[in-house]
Amino acid sequence: MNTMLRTYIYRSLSEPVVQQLLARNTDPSNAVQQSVTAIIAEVKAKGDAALKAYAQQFDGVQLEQLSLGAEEIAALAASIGREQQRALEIAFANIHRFHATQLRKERTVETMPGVTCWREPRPIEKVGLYIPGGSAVLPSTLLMLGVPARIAGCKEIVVCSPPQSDGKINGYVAYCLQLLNIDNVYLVGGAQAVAAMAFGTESIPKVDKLFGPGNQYVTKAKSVLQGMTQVSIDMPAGPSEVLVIADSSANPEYVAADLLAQTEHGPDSQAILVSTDQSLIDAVQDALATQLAELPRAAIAAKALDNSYAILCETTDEAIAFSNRYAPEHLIIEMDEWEPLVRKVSNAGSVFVGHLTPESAGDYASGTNHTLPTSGYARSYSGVSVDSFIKKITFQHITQEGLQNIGHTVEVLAELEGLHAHKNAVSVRLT
Ligand SMILES: NC(=O)c1ccc[n+]([C@@H]2O[C@H](COP(=O)([O-])OP(=O)(O)OC[C@H]3O[C@@H](n4cnc5c(N)ncnc54)[C@H](O)[C@@H]3O)[C@@H](O)[C@H]2O)c1
Ligand SMILES: N[C@H](CO)Cc1c[nH]c[nH+]1
Ligand SMILES: [Zn+2]
Repeated sequence: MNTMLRTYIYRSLSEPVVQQLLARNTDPSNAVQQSVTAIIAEVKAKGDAALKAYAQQFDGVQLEQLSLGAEEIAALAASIGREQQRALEIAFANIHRFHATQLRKERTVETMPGVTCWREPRPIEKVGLYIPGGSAVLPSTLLMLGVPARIAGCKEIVVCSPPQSDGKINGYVAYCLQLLNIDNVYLVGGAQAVAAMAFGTESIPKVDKLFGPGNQYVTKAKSVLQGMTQVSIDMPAGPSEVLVIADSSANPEYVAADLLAQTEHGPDSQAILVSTDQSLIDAVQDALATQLAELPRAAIAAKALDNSYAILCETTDEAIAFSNRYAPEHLIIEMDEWEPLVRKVSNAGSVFVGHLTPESAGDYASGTNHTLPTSGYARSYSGVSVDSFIKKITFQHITQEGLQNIGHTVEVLAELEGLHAHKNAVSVRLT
């Protein structure tokens, strides 16, 4: 079992090698794309029947029904322990506390006397939340998506998650459904779940926007469906990744634990260590071997370590420059002097600073969202927030004085574009 990180020296890297190090989950043989395209076509043509067939094929369960009733959800939720209920409640409260501040009223602006413009938020009415449940069921993801959807005021919230081997959802997911007051839940996973919510089927409602992380099939399906239907997506949120910047002040045990936390998500996860200290890299390698041996998901994490690597830099400026090019889903800065580096972060999904800030805290309970852009999309996308569930509509009002002030400018601009009907819509009001 591999426990070693391949190590590169930053200054010796050629640009083509850097490009290789930056790439992840690229689907070079197009296998994921082909499989997803076929699944989408099947769901579009056959609806629920296709979903039941895929549940049999991929999840190994024969389903009579794709949904669960309120009583079944309540019974599953009641089956979990009090300690677990309490932990989910604390996570819910912290996520709610952090996200509630994101609903801010904007100022109305008078751009010229008598010309007033403003924006008002409106919730996206129908949203579809995908909750991963392949190699691990992630009730925390339901909180990460459901809380901002509720704060935004979305009217219809549809949840899909792969059926477990007993043909149900797990009790922790059921408890989160209750915390969120959601009962629209379907036992469907993978690309087929995303397709079902994009098209609608006999049982599953069609939604306006798709949310949620997932494996490469789920992530590819979201981007394909965004192109072929009117549905939009939160972002590409695929296999988890972390980049740790650590100097000689870092504790190698902590660094190794943080790297392994993301590698245990799946064999296609990636963990990168960027350090200015070769002896720290060596100590992390030792700690990885010891800690990995203790993990129940060691086989998965070891495969992910094969995709992972370490980079030795001469300065922290080099370290942050590489991180900004990589644009990690999670960046952890394990340094005493982390503050000056914060200003220099330009691309990352979510950042964790200091020696006592494990990324797992953000995965579960500190309050920030864990649904984050992967594969370099942190260069242009933000993680999920209340804004993801909202459209912001602009409004304006022009008075008689305002029309006198702005009218001529609009007439001139319409004329220079040769659009005389546009000009006339102002002229008829000015005369
Ligand atoms: N970026 C983020 O914000 C974030 C957050 C949480 C989790 N994640 C990632 O989500 C992923 C969860 O993956 P998972 O697999 O455990 O669960 P999943 O729910 O995403 O996928 C499981 C489903 O994939 C489908 N599938 C499996 N093999 C297939 C195949 N060969 N062809 C077509 N479809 C197939 C099946 O329908 C199955 O139900 C992990 O990669 C994890 O790192 C990302
Ligand atoms: N690290 C994941 C995002 O990449 C989120 C998660 C859920 N549960 C544990 N971790
Ligand atoms: Zn995680």
